[in-house]
Amino acid sequence: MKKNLIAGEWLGASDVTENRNPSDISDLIGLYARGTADDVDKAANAARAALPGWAAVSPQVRADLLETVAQQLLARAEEIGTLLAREEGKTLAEARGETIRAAQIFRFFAGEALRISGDAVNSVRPGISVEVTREPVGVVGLITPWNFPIAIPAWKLAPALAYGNTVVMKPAELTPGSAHVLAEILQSAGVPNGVFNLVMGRGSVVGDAMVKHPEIDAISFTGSVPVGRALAVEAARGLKKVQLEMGGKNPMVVLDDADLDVAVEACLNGAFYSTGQRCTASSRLIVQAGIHDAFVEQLTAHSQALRVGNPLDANTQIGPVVSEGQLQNNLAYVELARAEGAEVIGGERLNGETEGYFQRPALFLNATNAMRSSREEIFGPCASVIKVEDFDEALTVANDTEFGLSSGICTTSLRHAREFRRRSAAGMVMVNLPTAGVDYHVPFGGRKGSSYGQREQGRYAAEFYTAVKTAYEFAG
Ligand SMILES: NC(=O)C1=CN([C@@H]2O[C@H](COP(=O)(O)OP(=O)(O)OC[C@H]3O[C@@H](n4cnc5c(N)ncnc54)[C@H](OP(=O)(O)O)[C@@H]3O)[C@@H](O)[C@H]2O)C=CC1
Ligand SMILES: O=C(O)CCC(=O)C(=O)O
Repeated sequence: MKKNLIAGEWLGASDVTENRNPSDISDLIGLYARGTADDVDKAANAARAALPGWAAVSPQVRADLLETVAQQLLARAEEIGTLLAREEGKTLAEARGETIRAAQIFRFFAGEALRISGDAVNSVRPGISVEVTREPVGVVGLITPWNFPIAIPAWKLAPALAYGNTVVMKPAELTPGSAHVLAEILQSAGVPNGVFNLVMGRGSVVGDAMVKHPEIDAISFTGSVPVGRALAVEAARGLKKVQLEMGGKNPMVVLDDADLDVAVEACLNGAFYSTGQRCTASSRLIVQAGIHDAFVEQLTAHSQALRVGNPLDANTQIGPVVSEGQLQNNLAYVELARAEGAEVIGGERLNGETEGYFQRPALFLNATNAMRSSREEIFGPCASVIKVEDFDEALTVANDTEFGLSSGICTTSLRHAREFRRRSAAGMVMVNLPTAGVDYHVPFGGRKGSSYGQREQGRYAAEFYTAVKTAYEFAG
């Protein structure tokens, strides 16, 4: 059994989760401890006890730890990437890339640990100096999803540790393996006991206990909208600081003046890579009438030719859906889109060489933005194609959503690109690029129903992971 890491000790559990490969369910990756509310209690108390020491340590110590983690991730990228592809289902190339991205995030925050700074300000009163500094928030709880099982833990954990916080982390039950390796790496890199605690287990048990625990000061969550909303309400009862990254229904606008090849490639990547299991996926393709038919013809041909299969096979472009439950969800949306009047291309369940959760990429042609299949996040390899007359209509449709994470436009018009960047109601805007696939050193997050609280990643992460103190001193 792979154990939880609590107060520097590996602790087993009476119950376990079977971590199985979604492209071959006979492949049991391992048994992982299923923690309890009692484990959360021990972890939170250990994190509380470790906080003063970690907050006070030289930033060089924190920087060195994060740099060591980065180096170990890089050295083991092939092995960890293979585990990640086995447990989550993205292709080996994507999984390796995600591991390297996690390493880069640790390296970035190793640097940030040394750059924590404040302000010295003249008081409006004579003889008084004012200093504004940043301190750790305290004990932070990190609740992470299955779709980026090492990058998302990394982009929460690295800033948390860099800024002097201590951590209780709960990865998704579907993909505990990558987070467990990260815990092993932190342990071998010398993280002090209690500074980092891993409690694997069910969200409704472990996650819930974290949100309610009085010793946890802040919660950073990535996952679904219903869980995120409920969690924020509960956390508010305890006056915890909260950061939520949730869903998207991200629009990609294709204008008549777009380079057709660029547009098809951006939409193919944005909608279907990583099996569409990205909150930044391009799930609404909003296409101007003049280019619509040529675009649809090419995107249909390319998307239906994507090779779906085992992610460890170098020829595979699209891996499996993560679970039977997620696949059933996707298939139900395919049927819904058909019932709503869209022309459905692909989307059926596929048989692989092994028993798994394979699905052909789906296009919902002649869709409207009013359809439920165009409004609700599916989180699978499905994209609606919505025809519009002009730029203004495209922009209106793009912004007509309860979400606001990422958006994109394919155009060769500088004016339209600039106008879209300015008026898009999204946290991240892409021009001639897929809506998914972001840099690791700049802010990540959205608006409206997609995100809540401060931005993640880059130096903006300091806003969530630090508390500001204003100190006044009378020099006499
Ligand atoms: N924005 C994004 O990046 C993601 C969005 N999603 C969306 O969510 C849908 C469902 O995916 P799913 O993985 O079930 O998402 P969830 O929101 O259920 O899971 C995200 C994390 O929250 C945990 N969790 C679940 N319930 C609670 C709770 N009551 N209190 C505290 N933590 C909890 C989960 O634990 P556990 O899973 O271990 O029970 C997991 O670690 C997807 O179809 C997609 O639409 C999903 C993943 C990522
Ligand atoms: O698009 C990306 O690079 C990140 C996507 C992401 O964070 C998510 O899907 O949760």
